[in-house]
Amino acid sequence: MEKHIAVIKGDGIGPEIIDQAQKVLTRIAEQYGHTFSFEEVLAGGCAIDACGTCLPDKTLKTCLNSDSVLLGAVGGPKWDHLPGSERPEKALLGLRKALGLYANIRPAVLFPQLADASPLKPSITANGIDFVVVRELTGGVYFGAHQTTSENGEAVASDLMIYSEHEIERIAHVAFQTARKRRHHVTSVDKANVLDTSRLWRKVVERVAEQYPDVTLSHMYVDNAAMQICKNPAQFDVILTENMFGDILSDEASMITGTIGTIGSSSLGSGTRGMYEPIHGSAPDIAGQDKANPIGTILSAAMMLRFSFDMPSEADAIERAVSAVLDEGFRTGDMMDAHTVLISCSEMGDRIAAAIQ
Ligand SMILES: NC(=O)C1=CN([C@@H]2O[C@H](COP(=O)(O)OP(=O)(O)OC[C@H]3O[C@@H](n4cnc5c(N)ncnc54)[C@H](O)[C@@H]3O)[C@@H](O)[C@H]2O)C=CC1
Ligand SMILES: CC(C)CC(=O)C(=O)O
Ligand SMILES: [Mg+2]
Repeated sequence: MEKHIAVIKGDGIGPEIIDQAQKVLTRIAEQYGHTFSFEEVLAGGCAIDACGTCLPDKTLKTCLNSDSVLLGAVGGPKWDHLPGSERPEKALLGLRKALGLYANIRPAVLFPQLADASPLKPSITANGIDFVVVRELTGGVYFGAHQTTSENGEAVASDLMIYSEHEIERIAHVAFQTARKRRHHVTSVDKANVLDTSRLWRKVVERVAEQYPDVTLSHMYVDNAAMQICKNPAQFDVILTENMFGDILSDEASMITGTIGTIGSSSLGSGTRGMYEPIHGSAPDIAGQDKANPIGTILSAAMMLRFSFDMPSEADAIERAVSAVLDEGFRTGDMMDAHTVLISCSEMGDRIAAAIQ
């Protein structure tokens, strides 16, 4: 099969981790007789530096013409002084909106090999961690009007959180359909004791639930959810939530599996094209040191094969290779414990690529 992949390396550790995912995809292409063509385009801070804008037209066009997009991460201290509308992160929001990617799927799975890296007690991790956050991605407060004004000589800022029924409905369907392929339970997370958007969210989710009588639904306030994820993660199968809550809870969910560095994500819309990226950011504190964990990006590439290219065997092969390298005891710094062997980002990529069969 021939596939055209738009590649956005971005900023910070972005180029380092994307290089490893490309190694792995190239190895898959060789082993399974596919042709993957990679077209690298700029977005984020590096695009601001090169073209004066975080999301150049060429980048958007290339992504729209691709079979899927592989993205590292954008942003960093160099661009933090810019106004909100010009920051590197705007590129990410712009891409998600322009590509219609309203569903962000972020799994939280504890690799048994990483149980010692989890900050949770063994009595909690013994019950396993295997849930998925289905996060609404193109609505909510990240996309409402942002403004800073002045009242009586004092600066006042506001960010508008808006949700319409159809936006809630379509992401709820994704969550229920995801649950059907798993353990048949959805926990919808909101703040319906305070927010109108959340009260609408609950009403629409309950309506959609009627079409999935085989899936159980419960509701949880987001503050309680943040606590329950640490206390008893095994209770969750599918967490359905809005954009910002999902952003925050998925970082928390990643950490209880040992590190944010191993979690990939898919962002999907109505077609097969998706955008695939690790859930973490550009990690400026370790950028350029060949230290970053590339596994989240490599597993995002596996998701691309599974969800966008209908290549489940190839996706399985990547996941098995990751597991095999962890079995051998190799770790990047973020997931080290006393009995494991420290390797670099690029060595991790080499080893995973070589382990693909
Ligand atoms: N999808 C994206 O492009 C995202 C971009 N960002 C941007 O990234 C920049 C840094 O944001 P932070 O809040 O520091 O979050 P971050 O996720 O980049 O880093 C948080 C911590 O996790 C560590 N970390 C992250 N990924 C890692 C990996 N693969 N291997 C090992 N350690 C890893 C970092 O070293 C840091 O200590 C900001 O400009 C932010 O806006 C943040 C989140 C998502
Ligand atoms: C950088 C933000 C726009 C989003 C974010 O943190 C994320 O999607 O994980
Ligand atoms: Mg985030």
